[in-house]
Amino acid sequence: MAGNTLKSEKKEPKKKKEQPPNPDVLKPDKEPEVKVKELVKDERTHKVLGAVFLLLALYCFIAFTSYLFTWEEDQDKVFRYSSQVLFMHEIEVDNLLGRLGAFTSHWFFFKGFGIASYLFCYFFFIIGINFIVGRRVFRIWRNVKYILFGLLFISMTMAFLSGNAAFPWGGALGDSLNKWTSGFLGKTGAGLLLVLAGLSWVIWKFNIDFKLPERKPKPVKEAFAGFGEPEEEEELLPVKPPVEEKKNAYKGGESLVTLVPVEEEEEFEQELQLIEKEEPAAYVPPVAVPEPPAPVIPEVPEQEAKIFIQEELPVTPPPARKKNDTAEVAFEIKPVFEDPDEEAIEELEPVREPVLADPYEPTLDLRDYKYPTLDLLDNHGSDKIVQDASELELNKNQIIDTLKNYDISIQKISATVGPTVTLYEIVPAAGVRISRIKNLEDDIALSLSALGIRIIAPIPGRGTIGIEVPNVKKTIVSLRNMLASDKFLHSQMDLPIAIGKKIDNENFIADLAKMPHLLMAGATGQGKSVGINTLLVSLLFKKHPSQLKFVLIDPKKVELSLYKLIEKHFLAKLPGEEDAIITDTKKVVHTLNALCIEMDLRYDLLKEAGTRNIREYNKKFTERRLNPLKGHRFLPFIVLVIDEFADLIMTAGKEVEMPIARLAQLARAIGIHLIIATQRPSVNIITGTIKANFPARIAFKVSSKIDSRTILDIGGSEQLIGQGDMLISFNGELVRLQCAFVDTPEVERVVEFIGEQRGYPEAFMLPEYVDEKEMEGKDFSLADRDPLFDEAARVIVQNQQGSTSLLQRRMKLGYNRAGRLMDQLEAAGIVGPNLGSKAREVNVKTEADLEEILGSM
Ligand SMILES: Nc1ncnc2c1ncn2[C@@H]1O[C@H](COP(=O)(O)OP(=O)(O)OP(=O)(O)O)[C@@H](O)[C@H]1O
Repeated sequence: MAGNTLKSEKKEPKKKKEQPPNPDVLKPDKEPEVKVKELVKDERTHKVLGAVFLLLALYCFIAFTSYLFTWEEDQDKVFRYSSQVLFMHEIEVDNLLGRLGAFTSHWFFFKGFGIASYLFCYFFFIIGINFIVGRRVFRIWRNVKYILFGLLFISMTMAFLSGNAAFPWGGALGDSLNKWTSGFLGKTGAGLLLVLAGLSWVIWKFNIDFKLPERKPKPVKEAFAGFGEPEEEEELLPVKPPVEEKKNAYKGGESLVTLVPVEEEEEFEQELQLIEKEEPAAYVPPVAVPEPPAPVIPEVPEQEAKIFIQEELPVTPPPARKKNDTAEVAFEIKPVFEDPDEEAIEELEPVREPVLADPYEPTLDLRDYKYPTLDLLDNHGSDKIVQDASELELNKNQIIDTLKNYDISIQKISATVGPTVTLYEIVPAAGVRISRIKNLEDDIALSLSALGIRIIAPIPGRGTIGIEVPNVKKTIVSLRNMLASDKFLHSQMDLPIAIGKKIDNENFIADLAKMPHLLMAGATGQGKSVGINTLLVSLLFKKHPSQLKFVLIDPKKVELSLYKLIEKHFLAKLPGEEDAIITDTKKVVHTLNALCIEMDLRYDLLKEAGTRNIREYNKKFTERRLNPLKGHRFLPFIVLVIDEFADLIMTAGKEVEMPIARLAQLARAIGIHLIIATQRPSVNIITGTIKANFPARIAFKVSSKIDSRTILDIGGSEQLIGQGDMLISFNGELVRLQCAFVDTPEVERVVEFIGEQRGYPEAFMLPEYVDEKEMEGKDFSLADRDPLFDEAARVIVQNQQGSTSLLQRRMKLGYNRAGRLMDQLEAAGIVGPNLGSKAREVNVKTEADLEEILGSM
C-alpha cells in the first residue's frame, strides 16, 4: 500500500502548502514525482507523440515524392545557398513543401541515401502507429535493423544500377559504397555481391525451402512414437527422428544453437537469463511444434507459451539444447509479451521446429489453435482512478472531526484511492486504544453519511487503522487491462485467474490450482456472474484446449449457456449426453460422480507412474516415459464451475454434497479444481464440510452480517457496495477487491473466436457413471449383458490379464461398472474366478477363439 501517499488530483499539493503544519493533514509527499510519471505514462502524451510522428512521415513522403519531380529546378538553389535557403524569403522553390521540403529532400536524397530515403517515412510511420495505438504494433528494434540494411542495400544497388544518371538514385552513401566495392571487387564482383546480399535477405526472411519433397505433418500415430516404460526408454530413443534430420527440417544450420537468428539472439539471451533467474532448477522448455502454426498469431499464445514453457512441462534436456529451447522462449520474449508484432511472430515460427517430436506436445492435437486476443475485449472507460481532491479533503476532515468528538486524537492520516473505495489509514495518537475506534464504526459511518464504510482495526501487519470509504465516482476495472498487465502476461501459474484490483490498484492475480477451489457468494445482482465470466475468460486467454477442460453446471440454465460454443475445445461432458452444459439436477449428480471416477482413475495413473501430482505426471508423460498403451495420457486440468449451488443442494442434498466434498478434499493433486457460486450463503447450503474444503472464498455484497460470516467467517461483506465490490479470503488474508468487469458481448466474442476454430471431434469425455440404484435388481444374465461386454472381453483377451483396473483404465469405466463387466465375463467363462488381489486367469487365449465365442453368444 502506498503508505502516506495521497493519490489525488493535481490541485491537492497547493492546498497543502497553504495550510500550517498539522500532523492531521494528508501528506502529499510524492505528488510531483507521481505527476511526472503520470504525464510520461499518460496515453494522451503517447497519442500526441504518435500524431507528430505520423505527420512527420507524411511530410517526408510528400516532400520526397515532390522532389522526384522538382529536383532539377530546386537543386540549384539548395546547392547555392545550402541551409541558408531555409531563411531566404525571396527564393522560390518548386517542392510542394516549400524551402524546407526542398532542403530536406535534397539532404536525404543527394547527400544521403537516394531513393532509399523513403525508408525514413516508414520509420516515422511505425513509430507513430505504435504511439497512437498505444501498443507495439510494430517491433521497433527489428524494423530499425531492416531499415539499416535497406539503406545500405538499396542505396548501393540503386547507385550500381543507375550508373552515371543525373538523379541521385543511390545518394552520396550509395555512390561511395558502390565506388569502393567496384574498385575492390570489380564491377561484376560488386554486382554479384549485391545479388548475394539480396538473395541472402530473401532466404533469411522467408526461409525458402529448397527441398523438393514437402515436409508432411507428423501422423498422429507417430506422435506417440518413443513412448514407453521408463525401462524401455533406452531402446525407444532411436525411434525419434535423428538429430540430423531435424536440423535439416529446420534451417540447415550447423548446430541447433546456431539456428537462432542473430537478430533474435540477444533477446533469447535475455529471456534465458530471466528464466534462469526465475527458475533456479533451470527448467527448460520442452515444447515441440512440428510445423509453424498459422502465420498470424495473436498476442496471448506467446504468453501461453511462456507459461507452458516455464511451468507445465519442465524438462532438463542436455545443455546443448538449452539455448535452442529458449528459442521457443524467444517467441515470447518480454517485448513480444506486451505487444507482439505479428510479422515478427511469423518469422519466429521456424525457430520452434528444431525441438520437433522430442518431448510429447499435447497442443499439437490442435496445432493451429489461436488464442483469443485482447482486442476481443472492451475497455470500459479509462482504468485511471479519478479522485476528487475536495472529496478526499472532506472525508478526511469528517473522519478527524468524528474521532475528535470521541476524544480520539490521531497522529497522521493518509489516503489510498482505489477503484471503488478510498482507504484512509489512521495512525492514532499514543495511548489511544484501537478497540475504541473499532467501536465507533457505526458513528463514523453515520457522520460520513456514506454506505460501505468498513473499518479495519488494525490493518494486519501495520500499526494503522483503516477506514474504507466508497468513492463518489467509481472506476470500472476492465478485464482487458488486467489481462494485458505484465503480471498476467508473465504469470507462471498453472491456472492464472485475474480477479480484480486491490485498493492500492495492484492487480490481484491468483492461481486457481493453488487455491485449490473457490467458493463465491453474493446476493443477487452484486456481480457473481460477471465474476465467473472473469475467471473463465482469464483461463481461456491462457490455456490451450489440450490443457484445460471445463465442466459447467448451470441450474439457472442461462448464465453459462454462452460457453456451449467451445464444447469441442474446452468442455467436458458425460458420454452419450447431448449438452455439455449441465442444467438437470440428476445429470449433475452423474457428472459429479463421473468426476470422482476420473479422479480415482487419475490417482491410479499417478500411482502407477510413481508421481505425486499432475505436474510431475504430465512432465513424465511429455518426456515419453509413460506408455499410452498402458492407459497413460496427458491429463488436462479440469475446472468444475457450478453457478448456483443453492439450487442443487435444495433439490439433491447429500447426493450433490458428498461428491463435491470428496472432490474438494482429494482432487487438488490430480488437477481438478472447483468454482462454486451461490446466491444464498446460508449454513444449510454452505455446510461445514464444504467450507472446510474451500479455503479460498469470495464474498460479493450479501444481505446480512450472518451471511458474511457464513462465507468468510467474519462480517464485512454486508457493507460492500455491489457492482463487483468484493472481499476475498485467501491464504489467510482478507482483501477487498474490485472485481474485473467483462461484459456478456465480450464473452460472446471470445467464445465465438474459439468456437469458430477447428476443435476436437467431440467434447472431452468424462468416465461413465452408472447409478448403483438404477442397476440394483438387474441381476446379470447373458441376455442383458453390458453393451461394453464384447469390448471388455477383447481388452482382457488381448492383454491376457483379467484385471478390473485394466478395464477401468482402458475403457475409462468406473470401478462398479468394470467390476460388473468382470462378473459377466466370468459368467461367460472368459475369465476365471476372482483370485483376491491377483488378476483373474484368462481362459480364452487367442482373439480368434474369443471372436468365435462372442459370435456364438
Ligand atoms: N466487476 C464489476 N464492475 C462493474 N460493474 C459490475 C461488476 N460486476 C457486476 N457489475 C454490474 O452489476 C450487474 C449485475 O452483475 P451480475 O449479473 O454479475 O450479478 P449476479 O450477482 O450474478 O446476479 P444474479 O445472481 O441475479 O445473476 C452487472 O450487469 C453490471 O452492471
